Amino acid sequence: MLVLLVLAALPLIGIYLYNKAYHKRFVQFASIPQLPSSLVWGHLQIFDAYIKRGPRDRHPDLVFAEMLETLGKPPLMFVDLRPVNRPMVLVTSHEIAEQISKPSALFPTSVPKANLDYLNHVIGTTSILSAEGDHWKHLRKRFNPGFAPQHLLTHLPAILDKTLLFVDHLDKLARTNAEAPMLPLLVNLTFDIIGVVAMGVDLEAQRTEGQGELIKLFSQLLSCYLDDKADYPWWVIPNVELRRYRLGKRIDNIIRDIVRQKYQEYQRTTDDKSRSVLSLSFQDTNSLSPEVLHTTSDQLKSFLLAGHDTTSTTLSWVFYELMRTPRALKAVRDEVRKALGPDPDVNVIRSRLLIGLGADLLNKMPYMNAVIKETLRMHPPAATARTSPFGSSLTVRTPDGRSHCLDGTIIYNCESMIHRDPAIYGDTADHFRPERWLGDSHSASSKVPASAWRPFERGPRNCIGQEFANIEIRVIISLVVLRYDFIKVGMGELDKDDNGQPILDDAEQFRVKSHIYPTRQITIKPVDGMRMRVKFAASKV
Ligand code: HEM
Repeated sequence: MLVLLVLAALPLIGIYLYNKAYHKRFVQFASIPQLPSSLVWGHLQIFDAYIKRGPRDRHPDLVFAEMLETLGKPPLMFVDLRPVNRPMVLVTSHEIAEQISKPSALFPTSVPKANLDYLNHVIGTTSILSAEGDHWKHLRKRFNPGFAPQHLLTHLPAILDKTLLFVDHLDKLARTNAEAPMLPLLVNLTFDIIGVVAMGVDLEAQRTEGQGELIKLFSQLLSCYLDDKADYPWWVIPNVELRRYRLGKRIDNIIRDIVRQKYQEYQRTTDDKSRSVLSLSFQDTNSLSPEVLHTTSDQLKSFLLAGHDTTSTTLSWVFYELMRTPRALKAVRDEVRKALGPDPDVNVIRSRLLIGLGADLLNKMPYMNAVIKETLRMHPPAATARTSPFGSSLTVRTPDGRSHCLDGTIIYNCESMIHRDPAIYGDTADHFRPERWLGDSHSASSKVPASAWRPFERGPRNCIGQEFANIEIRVIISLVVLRYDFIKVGMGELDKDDNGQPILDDAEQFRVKSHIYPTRQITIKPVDGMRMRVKFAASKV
């Protein structure tokens, strides 16, 4: 009897499951533009087919861009990655991105972050990067004073000292004419700087021999996130996950030792306390309880990651774009000479910046600012992924006035596409044009809505370190731009005419033999680590 009942129920169960799957695949998000989906695979197969159309290691943003092109570039695109991941909604319109990042009655600190558990071995479980609600508010309030504009210039000596070590490395490369990827050198430089800013510790990342243990372990750990399976669940990549766990544990132990030692120093100091991330973490604590030790260690790891990763990538693209754009290189050099003097000697520039005029001098370089802004527009190294819990009824409105419910999806504000929207940036959207950011209130830049440039994201969860990054990048450019010429080798190498001269294209940039593309390494990085040759600039020789 029972067997008969079960047999009778089977078709009903089958019909129920089919209807459920059909609804999820073809009905639930049908209002959002998307490529054809399949009942079994959703968009997994078609996504894979698009990946295969180009270099497999190109960043998913490039693959999404090609998919969007097929759909006629709508402001939203639905990509159903179930069962491998949650379904995703890609946002390419700045107006919709703004609806996600701004506070609302439904989400007072903006739409919650997507799950970052896969990064727990790097940033810990209580990180400011992944925290939500009151825990996040408490952390942000605690660290904000460390990033107040008046305070940031106190870091100038540390930035300058560490940049001089970087210059030593570049001098060696220039003397030997060796090629090297710039990114690892810039990673070491920015890691050294954030070590001082966050913890008041010299991490010795730039030592050629006997590099600091922490950066060695950090690099090894980050290299466990290099492929497209970076955020798969642990049971899909158990060996990688075990390696991440072991390295993460060793890093955590070192950081905890630093926290213990610094806590003792902190208690002994009676005068003005520093505003490093570490000192701010100790404020109002009576003892170094296991909980304080745990959260402090997590925040330090988070700042070490966020404070070096995107800044170094941005600098590598600045070197590249300046190399390709002779008018921009000339304008930046003229500006630096005017503000800091014609001597490319780094010690002279250092003294000029240190004699109390740092802020003034840096602010006198609007073209350099425009170069940085344009580099971040063309090559945004990060983005934000959010998620709206099931049943929360998060609805966004598209420019055509239609509403879409995004519950249960990962919402990805895709800066690389928002920043190249021709509706905002016109027919030069794909060209490097720092000039677009210069000029008075009637100029083109004033017509770009603030929300259409968002490399640091916007709203309450925007980047706490953005002003610091800006100062750091400006100082580093000031120290190296007169001294060296950077020459790309391999991908992105300049094309030459019969006389061996580079050729200008219509956008007034030098033509390249092949384009260098970005890849995914937690954030977005140039695929070859920005391989370059460094030469002393003519003015230096
Ligand atoms: C060019 C350099 C940088 C870029 C493009 C950048 C970009 C971003 C972006 C897009 C976010 C939002 C991430 C998300 O929503 O998941 C973010 C958050 C954050 N960034 Fe940056 N960042 C840069 C430099 C820095 C630096 C130098 C620091 C530290 C000194 C820093 C610390 C942080 C922190 C702690 C957060 C989390 C803020 C919060 O949720 O309250 N960043 N950054």
